[in-house]
Amino acid sequence: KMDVSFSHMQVDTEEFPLKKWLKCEQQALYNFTSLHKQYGDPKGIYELRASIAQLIAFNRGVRAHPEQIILGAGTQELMRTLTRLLPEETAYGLEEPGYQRVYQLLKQEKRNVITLPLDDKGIQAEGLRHYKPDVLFTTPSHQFPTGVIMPASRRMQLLNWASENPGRYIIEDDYDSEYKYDTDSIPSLQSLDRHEQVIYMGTFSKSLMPGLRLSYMVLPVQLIRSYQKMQPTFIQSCSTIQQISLKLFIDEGHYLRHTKRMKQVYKDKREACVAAFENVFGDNVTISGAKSGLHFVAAFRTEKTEAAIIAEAATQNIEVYSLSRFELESSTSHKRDPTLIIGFAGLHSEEMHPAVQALYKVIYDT
Ligand SMILES: Cc1ncc(COP(=O)(O)O)c(CN[C@H](CF)CCC(=O)O)c1O
Repeated sequence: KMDVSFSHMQVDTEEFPLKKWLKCEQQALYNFTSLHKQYGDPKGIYELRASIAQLIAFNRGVRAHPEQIILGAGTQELMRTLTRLLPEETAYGLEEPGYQRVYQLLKQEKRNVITLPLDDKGIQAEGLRHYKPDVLFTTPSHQFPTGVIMPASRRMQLLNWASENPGRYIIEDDYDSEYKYDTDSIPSLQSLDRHEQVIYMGTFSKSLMPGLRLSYMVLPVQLIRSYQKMQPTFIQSCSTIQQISLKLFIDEGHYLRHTKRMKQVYKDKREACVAAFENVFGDNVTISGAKSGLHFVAAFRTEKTEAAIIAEAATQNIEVYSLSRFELESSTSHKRDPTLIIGFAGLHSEEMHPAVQALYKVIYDT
């Protein structure tokens, strides 16, 4: 039986420059023991924050002083910190379908959560006026999970909405922004923001490896002030060794060389995967959200339900997730074709066809 994974969570680690990372890690371990023997700044090591500030200014036009950057071992960790900087009664608006791990985290923190409908440009602006969230969590670069890229016009509408009330914020989760195909990259919301109301969230999980647990956020000045008042109650969740390793890896140019190479690797994988689906499924599949990121969405013309497909796939050792996994409060599986999230980063090009064929057999019982 094939052990096949279409998981959107994985990256291609075979291309990761392990020797270069190890060299950085050895330097981090031996040459910075003074930093390892203490807890240090809860925001994370200043030198790394300075390197990240330069990197996101260059890559995404994000304007940030190192003192506005906070490291965290994952996006949930950063969201937990953020909920402590905002009033308890804050109403958080999330995309529907959307990032269920943030939804679950906000629920666990007993926060008000409102789910907002999407259209083909991302979050609907009129939804903001109707549902009235205070803080909007959005993934404009590659909407998670549908893959919609938010056009500049919609970005401006969101910024206008925020600017109507100083208590409003937009959390721009830019998790998948490194990889764009056949479309030029649209400037980050944070780079267009003129009122310090965008909280920019980034991660090295997709550009490097999720196992490193290295993520960060850029806070507007007034939230950094709130953070500083509460500073003694925070502690950094990323290891100092990993932080220094990352700093050296960025400063020595390995990061940019790696992401440049991975853009080509993932572009080829995406093309091979889309071609395999079109070849095997023909008109029975509709693909969307493939213009950026490490996954796309595939809707299938079949009588089978999503649940049945996922269950059957599991018996064939095929790991794949369905759209309903990301439907936070309203299920639409009864009024749409069964839809799967297809991650291609972990598949070898020569594996694509057989893997897609195995999925075909699951869906059409041949
Ligand atoms: C929308 C979105 N924002 C950020 C991350 C990065 O999170 P972190 O590694 O903790 O920095 C992901 C990563 N996505 C998860 C792992 F791939 C998906 C989980 C699932 O589907 O349960 C994501 O989807």
